[in-house]
Amino acid sequence: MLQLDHVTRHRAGRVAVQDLSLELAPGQILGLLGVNGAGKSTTLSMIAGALRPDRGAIRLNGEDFLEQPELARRLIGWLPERAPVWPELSVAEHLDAHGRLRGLGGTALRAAREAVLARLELQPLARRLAGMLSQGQRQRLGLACALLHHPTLLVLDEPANALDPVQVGALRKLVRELAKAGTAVILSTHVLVEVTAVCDRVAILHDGRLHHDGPVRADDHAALEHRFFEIAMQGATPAARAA
Ligand SMILES: Nc1ncnc2c1ncn2[C@@H]1O[C@H](COP(=O)(O)OP(=O)(O)OP(=O)(O)O)[C@@H](O)[C@H]1O
Repeated sequence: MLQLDHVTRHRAGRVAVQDLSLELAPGQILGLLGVNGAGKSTTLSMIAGALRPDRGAIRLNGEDFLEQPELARRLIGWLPERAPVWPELSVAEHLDAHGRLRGLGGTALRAAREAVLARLELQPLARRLAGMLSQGQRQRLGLACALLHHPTLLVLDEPANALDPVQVGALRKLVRELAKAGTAVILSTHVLVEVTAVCDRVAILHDGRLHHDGPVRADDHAALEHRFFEIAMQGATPAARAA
């Protein structure tokens, strides 16, 4: 359903993502793993339609959505690395604003809002101003905004950021349930355990290039850790390798 075809993007005069090709099927959970600056957020921003590739194509259900931004808004739910919030709007007002941007209104919007508030245990905070939320509560609001319109593709940039261990467990369960219902999920992280806990496939990025793309099994942690460090240490100084 999602296809990246030889995608390249420069940022501040340097290559951030280079010649990246990937495919994602409905119901798949792909972990995008990489060290700081590997190109994960740039990749996810392009998939979410917020950044244009310099070269290459991104297709969703066969359509090049760069020419059809409304398709991305309807089909994709995106939790950016730093989900923007309007401090003076309440949690419920945020959800209403996001819903309207995606064409929801009236009873359909109210039903979607109440469902997502319940699913993310945000009901007690519905009237609280976003400026008064903790970091973890903000992250859950960002997730709620991404889920509100039942996207076919969920793009999560470091979704476990700022969440407590209970909420991390709830997030993993939620992602698995969504995938079981057919939603494709792509999530970025630099934490290996996030990948082995929830993903069924992992792509490792380093210096903007794809170095590994393969399945994840529950007993894979040690092998995957070895592969990750092998890739992450490419180009590192001998002192850094020995550390
Ligand atoms: N807003 C920006 N302006 C200029 N360069 C940027 C910007 N954001 C990222 N970059 C550069 O693009 C490259 C890839 O960064 P990106 O944020 O995609 O990596 P990442 O893997 O998500 O890193 P992290 O784990 O630290 O979030 C880096 O060299 C980074 O310095």
